[in-house]
Amino acid sequence: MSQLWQFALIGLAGGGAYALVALGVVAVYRGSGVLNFAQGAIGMVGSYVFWDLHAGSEGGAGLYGGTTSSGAVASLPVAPAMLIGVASGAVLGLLFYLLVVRLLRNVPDMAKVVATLGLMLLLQSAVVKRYGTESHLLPPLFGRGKIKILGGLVTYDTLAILVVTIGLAVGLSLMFSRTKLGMNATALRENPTAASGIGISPHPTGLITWGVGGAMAAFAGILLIPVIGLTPDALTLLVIPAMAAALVGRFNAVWTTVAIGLALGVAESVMRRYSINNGVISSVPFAVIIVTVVLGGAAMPGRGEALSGRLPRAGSGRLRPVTGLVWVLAAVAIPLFAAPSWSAAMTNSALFGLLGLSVVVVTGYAGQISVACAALAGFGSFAAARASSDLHLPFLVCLIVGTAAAVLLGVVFGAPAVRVRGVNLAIVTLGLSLAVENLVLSQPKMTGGLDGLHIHRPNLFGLDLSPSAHPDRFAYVCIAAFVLCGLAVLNLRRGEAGRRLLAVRANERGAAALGVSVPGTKLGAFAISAGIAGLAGALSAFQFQLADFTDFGVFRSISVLAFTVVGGVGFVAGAVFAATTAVGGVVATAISDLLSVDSIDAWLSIATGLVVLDAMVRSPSGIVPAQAALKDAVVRLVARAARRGPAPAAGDGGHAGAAAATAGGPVSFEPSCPVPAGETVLVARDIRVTYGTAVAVDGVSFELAAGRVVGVIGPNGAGKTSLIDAVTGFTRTSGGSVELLGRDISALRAPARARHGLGRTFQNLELFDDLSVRENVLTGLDGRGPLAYVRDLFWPRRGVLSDAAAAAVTLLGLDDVLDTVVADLPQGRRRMVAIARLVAQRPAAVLLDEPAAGLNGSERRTASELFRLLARQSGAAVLLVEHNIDVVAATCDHVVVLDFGRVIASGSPDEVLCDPAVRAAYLGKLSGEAQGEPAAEPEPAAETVVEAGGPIAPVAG
Ligand SMILES: Nc1ncnc2c1ncn2[C@@H]1O[C@H](COP(=O)(O)OP(=O)(O)OP(=O)(O)O)[C@@H](O)[C@H]1O
Repeated sequence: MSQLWQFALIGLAGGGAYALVALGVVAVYRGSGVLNFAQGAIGMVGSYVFWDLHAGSEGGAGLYGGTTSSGAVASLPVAPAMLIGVASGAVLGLLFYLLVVRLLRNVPDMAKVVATLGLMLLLQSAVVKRYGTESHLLPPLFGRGKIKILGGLVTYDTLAILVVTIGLAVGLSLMFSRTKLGMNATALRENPTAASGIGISPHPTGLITWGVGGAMAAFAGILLIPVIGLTPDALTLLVIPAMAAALVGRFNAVWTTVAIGLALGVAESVMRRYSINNGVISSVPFAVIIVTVVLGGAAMPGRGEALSGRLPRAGSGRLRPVTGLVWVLAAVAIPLFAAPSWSAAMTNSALFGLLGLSVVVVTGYAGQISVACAALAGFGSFAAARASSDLHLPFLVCLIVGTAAAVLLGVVFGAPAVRVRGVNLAIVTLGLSLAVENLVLSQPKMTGGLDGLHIHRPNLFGLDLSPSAHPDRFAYVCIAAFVLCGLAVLNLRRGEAGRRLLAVRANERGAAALGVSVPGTKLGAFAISAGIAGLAGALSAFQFQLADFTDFGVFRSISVLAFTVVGGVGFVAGAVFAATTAVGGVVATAISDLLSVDSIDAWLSIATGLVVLDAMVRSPSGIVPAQAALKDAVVRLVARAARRGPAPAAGDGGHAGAAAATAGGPVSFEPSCPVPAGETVLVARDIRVTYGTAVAVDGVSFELAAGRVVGVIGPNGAGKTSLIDAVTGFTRTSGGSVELLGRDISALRAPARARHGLGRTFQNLELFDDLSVRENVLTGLDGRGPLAYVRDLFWPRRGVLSDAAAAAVTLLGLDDVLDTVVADLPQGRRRMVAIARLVAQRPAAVLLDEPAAGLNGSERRTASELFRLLARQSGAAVLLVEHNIDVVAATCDHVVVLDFGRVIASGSPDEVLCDPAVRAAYLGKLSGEAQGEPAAEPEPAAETVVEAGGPIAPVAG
């Protein structure tokens, strides 16, 4: 027991350092909204500065490099060296804020993450270049003294770490809760627009927290040197346990973060006491991350929750044959005509490009920031190597085994990871990378120990492909794999699965409302991405006769992600760009040949970091889309000059289509409800929704019949949206049931309810902004089966608008903007897109949440007519939540009035709107508005007023 206690106390040193780095992560996140993956790397630089000043000069000219009068090399004492080391961490943090983060305010979250990953790469490779990778150990910094706690001994160094950690935790808590600076930071995080509106500048807090964060990281790193030694990798990767601790504290709770950091250190030390395998011990942070994600992640973001922020652009998936041909010819010609070293360069580039393609699928198309591609490739490589070495399986079969193994690993770890999104996923995959490395790739038992795994010479149909004997042939195999996978990824984008991926990436709630399984879609992306990475790994297993698994570390994953994002992560061309930049790839070989130097890989890594930072500041969506945008702008300019007149803005014109069609045009909605008009389609009984102790919906029941429109009205906060959310499965109910076409669907999740025929729109539309109108509507029509992820790779189902969808598009006046990206449309037309997407789904019951909000008078009349047509012609049962009384009166057969979550009246529009209780609860407010109080919504064309005791009458505006 006493030994266990002693190990626990020893663990406090490492735990304190984790807590310190994690506190820095929390401070920076709370102060600037950026998750700093370079926190460990900044600490590492501060530690090397300290070491160099204090001890490094022993071996020659260090940073200090002083000599005594006798000629012996002198070094700075601990205190001043530590001060300078900590200050250098602070300066690095400040510089990074001023030069990069400050300029990244309006870029996609992904660009911010990639920028900090770029900094991590830059610092790590610069330190490796300057100091090498060997480990340095120092004696305790604060002497060898110890104090006794409950019979166990604690070193002065450990004590110093604990005192500093607790002191800084107190300081940070006070700063964020008591100072103006801290309150400003909270205001900026919770509502940046409002905070900027009242003149709060983000820069003082950002600058201070980045400076403090850098200092804390450096301090942690320095204090850890006597405990774990000084190496570039170990200190840089301190960020993983730190992220685990900060994740549990939701990047906010200072004391939870400290407690988890300490607990991680103690747990690792106690596990050492029991001689548990080192790989298992270093995977503890990953286990913490996974458990946190499983327990704390939500399968779907809540209402109004920021989704993914702005996203990098995604390509259309169309192949430009001439460009493609030029690239392929160049790739084929190089091994044929250039020196043999170029065959190896092409192999390296093709394998790196394959990893880039895997990033395009998971990050570019599905919007999930993943830094696990190299780990997945490593696992594929391991499986293929064992298949060759142990089972003597043929080359092609080994490739299949490697690919399948990576898919399996991707799916197993993707399953919990689908519950998180955006930057949190970067943490999960970072942890996964380290776990695969520790548990598999660096375990001698797995990788054959000193003997290694002997790989058989690859051959295909009797043709020797061995890279040592025929480097050109092996290069061709890798190039062919890259080209085929590139074509498959393009196919995927153009097909049903691609639309599904982009829909989920753009708006998870919108996708779920169309019946798309959000976790299933992310898992599909993980599986495809893992398969491509696994193929790259399996191919690389055959590069050498003895399998080598040293090249699948987390820094490789980061380089791949960084360069693919720099190229354009939503484009296959982004992966082509990444391919050229591989270590030992074509650019590196070209420069080496040109400068006649052996290897420029170290410099290339440093350049990688710099290029990434520069690219994130200048073109966060990537070089390829930036060039395409430039080209489009030039083409538009030339076209405009040729026409000598202004080009019509996207979305103008054509809007009369809806009005014309509703005025008796030739098109109509197709029947979508399987039961005859008047029969019950949906029954909601005793629906109850609570948020904590607040009751938003309190036992509401209603029925919807085919072909009829039921209106739900009520003042703001009455519970209307909560009711729709509850019926459609978007919020958890605390009571009640929902029946659709006679089937109880209460236990089903939102996408399953949608697939059973329950359609809805949202107040804020939840459109897929970076898809075109056509693609938005097609997503409503597409199948939902998992087969699409395989079929579309080879044979993309591009999709055509069904007759019903085409009719809806015409009816809603969207024909002229079918291929316009939805983000470029004005609000009124965006509302029409939401309705077209819904109609394309052919639902039996439709729940419309304030569909006329933001429309002008004539648009509202058109919308009102549309809702009636929708009910009459498609036969759907419609529920309409609406604030605008004119729309309700003109559209609804029956009206239900809610107040404080309860039904206070129901009946025909005339009955309900004259009901005194309704007037008191809701309409009285309109009357008040008419008398001078501010109205919730301005009425440009006609106002609805309620006169005491009289009927409702629209008056001219
Ligand atoms: N996620 C949530 N957490 C806590 N309270 C919530 C949440 N969502 C809604 N509420 C509360 O529940 C009540 C009902 O809100 P709801 O948005 O459903 O009303 P509403 O009638 O749709 O309002 P509006 O007309 O303004 O859209 C309100 O008091 C609201 O503040």
